[in-house]
Amino acid sequence: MKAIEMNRVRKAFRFFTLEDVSLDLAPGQIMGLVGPNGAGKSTTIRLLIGLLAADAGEIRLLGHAMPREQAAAKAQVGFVSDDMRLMPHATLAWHMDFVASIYPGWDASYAATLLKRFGLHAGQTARRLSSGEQAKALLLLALARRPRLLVLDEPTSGMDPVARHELLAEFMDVLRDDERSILFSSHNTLDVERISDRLTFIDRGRVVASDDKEDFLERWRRVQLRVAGALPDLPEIVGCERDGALATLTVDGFSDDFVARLGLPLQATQRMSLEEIFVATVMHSRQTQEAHAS
Ligand SMILES: Nc1ncnc2c1ncn2[C@@H]1O[C@H](COP(=O)(O)OP(=O)(O)OP(=O)(O)O)[C@@H](O)[C@H]1O
Repeated sequence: MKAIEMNRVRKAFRFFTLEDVSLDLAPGQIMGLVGPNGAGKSTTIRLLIGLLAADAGEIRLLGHAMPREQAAAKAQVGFVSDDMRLMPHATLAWHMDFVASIYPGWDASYAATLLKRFGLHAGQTARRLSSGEQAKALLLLALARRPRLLVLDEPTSGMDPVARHELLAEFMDVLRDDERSILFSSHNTLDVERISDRLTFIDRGRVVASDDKEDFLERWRRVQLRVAGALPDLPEIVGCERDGALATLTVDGFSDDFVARLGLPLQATQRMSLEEIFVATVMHSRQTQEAHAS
Protein backbone atom coordinates (compact mmCIF):
# COMPACT_ATOMS: atom_id res chain seq x y z
CA MET A 1 0.00 0.00 0.00
CA LYS A 2 1.26 3.49 -0.88
CA ALA A 3 1.35 6.27 1.72
CA ILE A 4 0.15 8.72 -0.92
CA GLU A 5 -1.47 8.26 -4.30
CA MET A 6 -2.74 11.08 -6.49
CA ASN A 7 -3.93 10.20 -9.92
CA ARG A 8 -4.72 12.84 -12.56
CA VAL A 9 -6.09 15.31 -10.03
CA ARG A 10 -7.58 18.58 -11.20
CA LYS A 11 -8.75 21.62 -9.29
CA ALA A 12 -9.78 24.87 -10.98
CA PHE A 13 -9.92 28.24 -9.24
CA ARG A 14 -10.92 31.46 -10.98
CA PHE A 15 -7.37 32.42 -11.99
CA PHE A 16 -5.47 29.17 -11.50
CA THR A 17 -5.88 25.51 -12.38
CA LEU A 18 -4.04 22.58 -10.91
CA GLU A 19 -4.01 20.16 -13.82
CA ASP A 20 -3.41 16.44 -14.14
CA VAL A 21 -1.39 16.05 -10.94
CA SER A 22 -0.20 12.50 -10.28
CA LEU A 23 2.24 11.49 -7.59
CA ASP A 24 2.89 8.60 -5.25
CA LEU A 25 4.96 7.93 -2.19
CA ALA A 26 5.91 4.56 -0.73
CA PRO A 27 5.96 3.94 3.05
CA GLY A 28 9.27 4.86 4.68
CA GLN A 29 10.10 7.60 2.19
CA ILE A 30 10.38 11.38 2.27
CA MET A 31 9.10 13.38 -0.68
CA GLY A 32 9.98 17.02 -1.24
CA LEU A 33 7.39 19.02 -3.17
CA VAL A 34 9.26 21.92 -4.73
CA GLY A 35 7.92 24.79 -6.79
CA PRO A 36 8.08 28.55 -7.29
CA ASN A 37 5.58 30.90 -5.58
CA GLY A 38 2.03 30.20 -6.65
CA ALA A 39 2.97 26.89 -8.34
CA GLY A 40 0.22 24.95 -6.57
CA LYS A 41 2.11 23.24 -3.72
CA SER A 42 -0.33 24.24 -0.96
CA THR A 43 -3.30 23.47 -3.20
CA THR A 44 -1.89 19.98 -3.86
CA ILE A 45 -1.40 19.43 -0.12
CA ARG A 46 -4.86 20.76 0.76
CA LEU A 47 -6.43 18.41 -1.78
CA LEU A 48 -4.39 15.54 -0.43
CA ILE A 49 -5.53 15.93 3.15
CA GLY A 50 -9.16 16.64 2.28
CA LEU A 51 -9.27 20.38 2.98
CA LEU A 52 -10.29 20.90 -0.65
CA ALA A 53 -12.36 18.70 -2.93
CA ALA A 54 -10.87 17.88 -6.35
CA ASP A 55 -12.85 18.51 -9.56
CA ALA A 56 -11.46 15.30 -11.07
CA GLY A 57 -9.00 12.50 -10.35
CA GLU A 58 -8.38 10.11 -7.46
CA ILE A 59 -6.63 10.64 -4.15
CA ARG A 60 -5.71 7.96 -1.61
CA LEU A 61 -4.07 8.65 1.70
CA LEU A 62 -2.70 5.56 3.48
CA GLY A 63 -5.05 3.53 1.28
CA HIS A 64 -8.14 5.61 2.18
CA ALA A 65 -10.07 7.28 -0.64
CA MET A 66 -10.17 11.04 -0.09
CA PRO A 67 -12.21 12.95 0.84
CA ARG A 68 -14.79 10.16 1.45
CA GLU A 69 -12.72 8.24 4.03
CA GLN A 70 -10.93 11.21 5.49
CA ALA A 71 -11.87 10.51 9.12
CA ALA A 72 -10.02 7.17 9.02
CA ALA A 73 -7.07 8.66 7.17
CA LYS A 74 -6.66 11.74 9.36
CA ALA A 75 -6.31 9.68 12.53
CA GLN A 76 -2.96 8.53 11.12
CA VAL A 77 -1.82 11.71 9.40
CA GLY A 78 -0.06 14.66 11.01
CA PHE A 79 -0.51 17.92 9.11
CA VAL A 80 1.24 21.23 9.72
CA SER A 81 1.11 24.32 7.53
CA ASP A 82 2.67 27.73 8.02
CA ASP A 83 -0.72 29.40 8.36
CA MET A 84 -1.71 27.32 11.43
CA ARG A 85 -1.81 29.09 14.78
CA LEU A 86 -1.70 27.90 18.37
CA MET A 87 -4.29 29.16 20.91
CA PRO A 88 -2.62 32.45 21.89
CA HIS A 89 -3.45 32.43 25.62
CA ALA A 90 -2.82 28.73 26.25
CA THR A 91 0.48 27.15 27.28
CA LEU A 92 2.36 24.48 25.38
CA ALA A 93 1.41 22.02 28.17
CA TRP A 94 -2.27 22.78 27.49
CA HIS A 95 -1.77 22.16 23.76
CA MET A 96 0.03 18.89 24.43
CA ASP A 97 -2.73 17.68 26.79
CA PHE A 98 -5.32 18.68 24.24
CA VAL A 99 -3.70 16.76 21.37
CA ALA A 100 -3.02 13.77 23.68
CA SER A 101 -6.73 13.66 24.60
CA ILE A 102 -7.71 13.34 20.92
CA TYR A 103 -5.01 11.03 19.56
CA PRO A 104 -4.38 7.71 21.34
CA GLY A 105 -0.94 7.40 19.70
CA TRP A 106 0.39 10.44 21.64
CA ASP A 107 3.88 9.67 22.96
CA ALA A 108 4.45 11.79 26.09
CA SER A 109 8.09 10.87 26.57
CA TYR A 110 8.88 11.68 22.90
CA ALA A 111 7.05 15.02 23.37
CA ALA A 112 9.30 15.75 26.39
CA THR A 113 12.39 14.87 24.34
CA LEU A 114 11.27 17.15 21.51
CA LEU A 115 10.58 20.02 23.93
CA LYS A 116 14.20 19.84 25.06
CA ARG A 117 15.59 19.35 21.59
CA PHE A 118 13.66 22.33 20.22
CA GLY A 119 14.54 24.53 23.24
CA LEU A 120 10.87 24.95 24.27
CA HIS A 121 9.23 24.86 27.72
CA ALA A 122 5.83 23.36 28.57
CA GLY A 123 4.89 26.44 30.64
CA GLN A 124 5.37 28.89 27.76
CA THR A 125 2.28 30.74 26.54
CA ALA A 126 1.77 30.48 22.78
CA ARG A 127 1.52 34.21 22.13
CA ARG A 128 4.91 34.76 23.78
CA LEU A 129 6.65 32.40 21.35
CA SER A 130 8.62 33.77 18.41
CA SER A 131 7.41 32.75 14.95
CA GLY A 132 10.16 30.11 14.63
CA GLU A 133 9.26 28.73 18.09
CA GLN A 134 5.57 28.59 17.12
CA ALA A 135 6.53 26.59 14.04
CA LYS A 136 8.60 24.20 16.16
CA ALA A 137 5.74 23.84 18.68
CA LEU A 138 3.29 22.94 15.90
CA LEU A 139 5.71 20.36 14.56
CA LEU A 140 6.21 18.93 18.04
CA LEU A 141 2.45 18.49 18.39
CA ALA A 142 2.32 16.65 15.06
CA LEU A 143 5.48 14.54 15.58
CA ALA A 144 4.58 13.36 19.11
CA ARG A 145 1.36 11.84 17.78
CA ARG A 146 3.65 9.45 15.92
CA PRO A 147 1.51 9.58 12.77
CA ARG A 148 2.20 7.17 9.93
CA LEU A 149 2.32 10.06 7.50
CA LEU A 150 3.45 13.62 8.09
CA VAL A 151 2.27 16.24 5.60
CA LEU A 152 4.08 19.52 6.07
CA ASP A 153 3.49 22.71 4.10
CA GLU A 154 6.67 24.84 4.29
CA PRO A 155 7.75 23.38 7.65
CA THR A 156 11.02 25.31 7.88
CA SER A 157 9.78 28.75 6.87
CA GLY A 158 10.69 31.36 9.49
CA MET A 159 13.33 29.13 11.09
CA ASP A 160 16.98 30.00 11.55
CA PRO A 161 19.59 27.62 10.05
CA VAL A 162 20.27 25.85 13.37
CA ALA A 163 16.56 25.20 13.99
CA ARG A 164 16.18 23.98 10.39
CA HIS A 165 19.09 21.63 10.87
CA GLU A 166 17.57 20.19 14.08
CA LEU A 167 14.21 19.81 12.49
CA LEU A 168 15.53 17.99 9.45
CA ALA A 169 17.49 15.66 11.74
CA GLU A 170 14.23 14.98 13.56
CA PHE A 171 12.52 14.09 10.28
CA MET A 172 15.24 11.61 9.50
CA ASP A 173 14.75 10.12 12.97
CA VAL A 174 11.02 9.73 12.42
CA LEU A 175 11.81 7.60 9.41
CA ARG A 176 13.87 5.11 11.37
CA ASP A 177 10.61 3.25 11.61
CA ASP A 178 10.35 2.36 7.97
CA GLU A 179 6.55 2.37 7.85
CA ARG A 180 6.39 6.15 8.31
CA SER A 181 6.48 8.68 5.49
CA ILE A 182 6.77 12.43 5.05
CA LEU A 183 5.61 14.77 2.32
CA PHE A 184 6.86 18.33 2.68
CA SER A 185 6.79 21.38 0.50
CA SER A 186 9.63 23.85 0.41
CA HIS A 187 11.35 26.56 -1.57
CA ASN A 188 14.60 25.60 0.05
CA THR A 189 16.29 23.16 -2.29
CA LEU A 190 19.14 22.61 0.20
CA ASP A 191 16.69 21.24 2.78
CA VAL A 192 15.04 19.15 0.13
CA GLU A 193 18.35 17.83 -1.18
CA ARG A 194 19.41 16.87 2.32
CA ILE A 195 16.52 14.69 3.37
CA SER A 196 14.30 13.70 0.45
CA ASP A 197 14.24 10.30 -1.21
CA ARG A 198 11.86 11.50 -3.88
CA LEU A 199 11.25 14.89 -5.46
CA THR A 200 8.31 16.37 -7.25
CA PHE A 201 8.80 19.66 -9.07
CA ILE A 202 5.64 21.62 -9.69
CA ASP A 203 5.18 24.76 -11.78
CA ARG A 204 2.10 26.69 -12.91
CA GLY A 205 -0.23 24.01 -11.61
CA ARG A 206 1.49 21.03 -13.25
CA VAL A 207 3.95 18.40 -12.13
CA VAL A 208 6.98 19.03 -14.33
CA ALA A 209 9.14 16.20 -12.96
CA SER A 210 8.87 13.54 -10.26
CA ASP A 211 11.60 11.04 -9.52
CA ASP A 212 14.04 9.60 -6.98
CA LYS A 213 16.52 12.23 -5.83
CA GLU A 214 19.47 10.07 -6.82
CA ASP A 215 18.06 9.64 -10.33
CA PHE A 216 17.75 13.42 -10.73
CA LEU A 217 21.32 13.96 -9.58
CA GLU A 218 22.57 11.12 -11.80
CA ARG A 219 20.75 12.22 -14.97
CA TRP A 220 21.55 15.91 -15.09
CA ARG A 221 24.92 17.31 -16.23
CA ARG A 222 26.51 20.50 -17.50
CA VAL A 223 28.69 19.57 -20.46
CA GLN A 224 31.33 21.74 -22.10
CA LEU A 225 32.63 21.11 -25.59
CA ARG A 226 34.01 22.83 -28.66
CA VAL A 227 31.88 22.70 -31.76
CA ALA A 228 32.33 24.52 -35.07
CA GLY A 229 28.84 24.24 -36.65
CA ALA A 230 25.40 23.24 -35.45
CA LEU A 231 24.93 20.83 -32.56
CA PRO A 232 23.11 17.54 -33.16
CA ASP A 233 19.44 17.88 -32.26
CA LEU A 234 19.19 15.50 -29.29
CA PRO A 235 16.18 15.44 -26.91
CA GLU A 236 18.47 15.23 -23.84
CA ILE A 237 19.87 18.72 -24.56
CA VAL A 238 17.53 21.07 -22.70
CA GLY A 239 19.73 24.15 -22.72
CA CYS A 240 22.72 25.50 -24.64
CA GLU A 241 24.87 28.58 -24.16
CA ARG A 242 27.45 29.36 -26.81
CA ASP A 243 30.50 31.56 -26.68
CA GLY A 244 32.06 31.26 -30.13
CA ALA A 245 33.07 27.63 -30.57
CA LEU A 246 32.66 26.87 -26.86
CA ALA A 247 29.26 25.39 -25.99
CA THR A 248 27.87 24.68 -22.51
CA LEU A 249 25.01 22.22 -22.63
CA THR A 250 22.47 21.41 -19.94
CA VAL A 251 21.66 17.74 -20.31
CA ASP A 252 18.75 15.77 -18.85
CA GLY A 253 19.56 12.10 -19.50
CA PHE A 254 23.34 12.01 -19.54
CA SER A 255 24.63 8.52 -20.41
CA ASP A 256 27.29 6.77 -22.50
CA ASP A 257 24.67 6.42 -25.20
CA PHE A 258 24.05 10.19 -25.18
CA VAL A 259 27.79 10.87 -25.52
CA ALA A 260 27.99 8.40 -28.43
CA ARG A 261 25.05 10.05 -30.24
CA LEU A 262 26.50 13.50 -29.61
CA GLY A 263 29.63 12.30 -31.39
CA LEU A 264 31.84 15.19 -30.20
CA PRO A 265 34.73 15.14 -27.72
CA LEU A 266 33.69 16.56 -24.32
CA GLN A 267 35.95 19.06 -22.57
CA ALA A 268 34.32 18.85 -19.15
CA THR A 269 31.23 17.46 -17.45
CA GLN A 270 29.86 18.63 -14.13
CA ARG A 271 27.11 17.35 -11.89
CA MET A 272 24.40 19.87 -11.09
CA SER A 273 22.99 20.88 -7.72
CA LEU A 274 19.35 20.23 -7.05
CA GLU A 275 18.70 23.97 -7.23
CA GLU A 276 20.23 24.10 -10.73
CA ILE A 277 18.25 21.02 -11.76
CA PHE A 278 15.03 22.53 -10.41
CA VAL A 279 15.55 25.84 -12.25
CA ALA A 280 16.53 24.07 -15.50
CA THR A 281 13.48 21.76 -15.29
CA VAL A 282 11.08 24.66 -14.73
CA MET A 283 12.64 26.82 -17.48
CA HIS A 284 12.58 23.94 -19.95
CA SER A 285 8.99 23.07 -19.14
CA ARG A 286 7.94 26.73 -19.64
CA GLN A 287 9.78 26.95 -22.98
CA THR A 288 8.14 23.72 -24.17
CA GLN A 289 4.67 24.96 -23.13
CA GLU A 290 5.23 28.33 -24.82
CA ALA A 291 6.44 26.62 -28.00
CA HIS A 292 3.29 24.45 -28.07
CA ALA A 293 1.07 27.46 -27.43
CA SER A 294 2.48 29.56 -30.30
N1 LIG B 1 -9.23 29.16 -2.49
C1 LIG B 1 -8.68 29.72 -3.55
N2 LIG B 1 -9.42 30.43 -4.42
C2 LIG B 1 -8.87 30.98 -5.52
N3 LIG B 1 -7.58 30.88 -5.87
C3 LIG B 1 -6.79 30.17 -5.04
C4 LIG B 1 -7.28 29.55 -3.84
N4 LIG B 1 -6.26 28.92 -3.24
C5 LIG B 1 -5.18 29.11 -4.01
N5 LIG B 1 -5.49 29.86 -5.08
C6 LIG B 1 -4.56 30.26 -6.16
O1 LIG B 1 -3.87 29.10 -6.61
C7 LIG B 1 -2.53 29.40 -6.96
C8 LIG B 1 -1.59 28.42 -6.29
O2 LIG B 1 -1.58 28.68 -4.89
P1 LIG B 1 -0.79 27.75 -3.86
O3 LIG B 1 -1.00 28.35 -2.51
O4 LIG B 1 -1.19 26.35 -4.07
O5 LIG B 1 0.72 27.95 -4.34
P2 LIG B 1 2.10 27.57 -3.63
O6 LIG B 1 2.89 26.79 -4.62
O7 LIG B 1 1.85 26.93 -2.31
O8 LIG B 1 2.74 29.02 -3.46
P3 LIG B 1 3.71 29.66 -2.36
O9 LIG B 1 5.04 29.02 -2.52
O10 LIG B 1 3.75 31.10 -2.78
O11 LIG B 1 3.08 29.45 -1.01
C9 LIG B 1 -2.31 30.86 -6.58
O12 LIG B 1 -2.35 31.63 -7.75
C10 LIG B 1 -3.47 31.18 -5.67
O13 LIG B 1 -3.86 32.53 -5.81
